[in-house]
Amino acid sequence: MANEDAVRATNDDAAQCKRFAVERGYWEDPYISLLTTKGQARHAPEINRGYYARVSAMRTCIQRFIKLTDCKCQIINLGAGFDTTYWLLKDQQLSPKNYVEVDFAMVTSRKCHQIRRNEMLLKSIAGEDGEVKMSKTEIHATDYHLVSANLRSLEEVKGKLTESGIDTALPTLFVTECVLVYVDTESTNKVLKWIADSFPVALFLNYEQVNMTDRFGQVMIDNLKTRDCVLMGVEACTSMDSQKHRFTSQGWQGADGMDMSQIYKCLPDIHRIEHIEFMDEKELLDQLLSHYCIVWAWKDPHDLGLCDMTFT
Ligand SMILES: C[S@@+](CC[C@H](N)C(=O)[O-])C[C@H]1O[C@@H](n2cnc3c(N)ncnc32)[C@H](O)[C@@H]1O
Repeated sequence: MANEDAVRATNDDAAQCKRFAVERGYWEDPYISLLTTKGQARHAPEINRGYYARVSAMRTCIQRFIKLTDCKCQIINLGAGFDTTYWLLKDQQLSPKNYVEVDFAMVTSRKCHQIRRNEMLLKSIAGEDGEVKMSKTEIHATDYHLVSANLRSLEEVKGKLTESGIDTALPTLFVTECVLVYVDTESTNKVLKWIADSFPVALFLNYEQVNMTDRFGQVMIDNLKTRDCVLMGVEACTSMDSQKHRFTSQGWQGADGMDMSQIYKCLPDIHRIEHIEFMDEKELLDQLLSHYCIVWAWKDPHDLGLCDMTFT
């Protein structure tokens, strides 16, 4: 139980870091401050730049998928935490037909609470027909569903996705951002295999740790352990090969990826964000970026181009 509490708390860390970087001007997100309270901590420039790279690269991939499918698609974010992508896509008129967010009930209940009390968040969800069904931990609206499930139980996940009106015939994007590393490999494999077996056209975007067998990786594992947070899925984060293999071994057509130090160099807005704050620890940023990656895996029988990813 202590581990689950600690895993859930990683959402607060991520949301606070994102809010801080947004307030410093790294990227725009009018919604993150509606879902979090203002934290006390100041974050170092390398952390802010790392989060900028993470958010910017993930946004690029998600928007690309939606454009490739002409919005005739659905998005399922597993371990979504306080992610704000649904609202940002609405503002850009890039909404998929259906958007589902899954997390532990203790996280979804807090998100439900914030959505309920914020007109700006609620308005987008309600849409034109205004129909929104809300319980303490879940929301079901026309094109938005926030549901509670433990990713370690495939049956629970399947049930909640069915309740959310998922259509397996639609091109589907699955997103996991810093999530699978907290889930044991066996449970993750079951989820990945079920998706590969059930969704004929699918893209999976996974942002998380890589190159975790060196000293830096060990320090990260030890630090988290002191906070009772065990990285149960770290085995797949050994290398880029192990990250890709976990998809291809579970029936995906192909998988590719880049570590964040490669992706960082391709991002279009780097010149601007490097002028926001002075940073003298350049090696620290390089080290940090080389321990995270984005891996994408696809099932693309009609050659939509799901395998080609560019970050520029
Ligand atoms: C580091 S946070 C990332 C949140 C969000 N994806 C982001 O990047 O801002 C990890 C999230 O995964 C969720 N999570 C981890 N293990 C999970 C599980 N077994 N079932 C459901 N959610 C899980 C946590 O509750 C948390 O919200």
